[in-house]
Amino acid sequence: MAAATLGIVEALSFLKARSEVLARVRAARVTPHMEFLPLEQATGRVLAEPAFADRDYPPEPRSMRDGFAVRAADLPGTFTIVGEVRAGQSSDCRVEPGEAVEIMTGASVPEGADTVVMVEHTTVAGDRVDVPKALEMGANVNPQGRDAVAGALILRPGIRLGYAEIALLASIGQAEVAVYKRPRVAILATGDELVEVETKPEPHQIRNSNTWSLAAQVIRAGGEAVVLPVAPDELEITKELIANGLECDVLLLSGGVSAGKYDLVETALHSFGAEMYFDRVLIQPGQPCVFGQAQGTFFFGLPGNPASTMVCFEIFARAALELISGVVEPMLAITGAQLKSPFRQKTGLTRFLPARLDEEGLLTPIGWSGSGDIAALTRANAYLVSDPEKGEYAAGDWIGVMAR
Ligand SMILES: Nc1nc2c(c(=O)[nH]1)N[C@H]1C(S)=C(S)[C@@H](COP(=O)(O)OP(=O)(O)OC[C@H]3O[C@@H](n4cnc5c(N)ncnc54)[C@H](O)[C@@H]3O)O[C@H]1N2
Ligand code: MOO
Repeated sequence: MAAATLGIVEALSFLKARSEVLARVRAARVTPHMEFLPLEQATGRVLAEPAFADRDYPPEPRSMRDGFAVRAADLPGTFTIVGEVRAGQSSDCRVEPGEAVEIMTGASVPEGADTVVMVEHTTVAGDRVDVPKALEMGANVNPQGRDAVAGALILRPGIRLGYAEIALLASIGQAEVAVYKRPRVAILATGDELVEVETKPEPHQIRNSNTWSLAAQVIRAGGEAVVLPVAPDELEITKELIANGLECDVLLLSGGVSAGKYDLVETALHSFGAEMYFDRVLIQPGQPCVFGQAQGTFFFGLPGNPASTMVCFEIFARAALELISGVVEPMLAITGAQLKSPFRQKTGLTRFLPARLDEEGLLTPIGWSGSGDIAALTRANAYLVSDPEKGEYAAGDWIGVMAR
């Protein structure tokens, strides 16, 4: 059903539509329930409680290089080597004027010393070491508490746990982590032409693939996919399935949102008192994308063409899902790359087209037959993201790129 029929706002630019999603979901957001997981199972989950430094980091001044610990005031000069300290060894030696202690990377700097000279910048002869150049006091030493002081907040809730966050949690001794529970995301594919994956389709039928791509995208975004049976183009059954879907944290529908006579998704949603925030975005693929809320659950009516479903999920639905998962700042990473070949488009829409980013970092659009061409997408490792106002790009021009 077209926007005009529903009296909905004019089509939004891609960025405005995304801002609308972020603003609406943020405004309605409640803190998700949490659960505790062993650290090794927490990757990709969203931190639910703040993490604090359990002691100073580093707990003692640490050498950042293999070399000799000395007093900067004595440099340059020749020093007597009075001992050695290795990482993992507690040092009981003291560095007096004119003395040096041989030190390894990661070892605590002995008392009295304030600077480390890299071994490459010294000449050793017996128990003497010569350092020909001066150094600033503190060079090659990471002072106590520089990374974090005991009690400092080092991770805020709402951050997704990647490898750096996992390392930080490990370093502060958190073998168990409080994370938010995953949101449940209902997936409802619609259309009389659809059969399930196990079924051999008749010539007028196709297998339902959108449920599968969406389930994969939901899982990758940190949600739990709740797959509903395919809804035929029949209003009552569609309504029943939508009612089930609205019990989840987010409802994703695919198909039935364009202008077709049997495109009844929006009609079915209205029977639940749905509020529609947009139902057309200036993008391709995915122009007839719908976003709204019914009975307290946000839903997306994703256009049925497979690439449209995938792109709309990535740029709109993922942000909503992440906010509902407790992520504070959902990110959409669109960067730039130079085109390997020219690219032309009709202006007016931001295009998200299958493309390949090669080893030299150059981007080549991949030919496709349209937004039903799933095979083309599998040959792509990125989406080209065009400027809607620019009709022609030459080879070497910069263009947007989003990883697939
Ligand atoms: N007169 C107009 N026709 C169309 C318009 C329009 O504005 N005016 N928009 C076009 C665009 S753009 C898109 S995208 C599609 C979106 O249509 P729907 O969301 O209504 O989707 P369907 O008509 O149900 O299906 C479109 C296409 O995708 C295939 N499909 C649907 N569901 C699945 C699934 N679960 N797995 C795999 N493939 C699926 C379906 O068979 C159709 O080929 O509308 C254009 N038309
Ligand atoms: O938005 Mo549609 O994707 O161009 O087929």
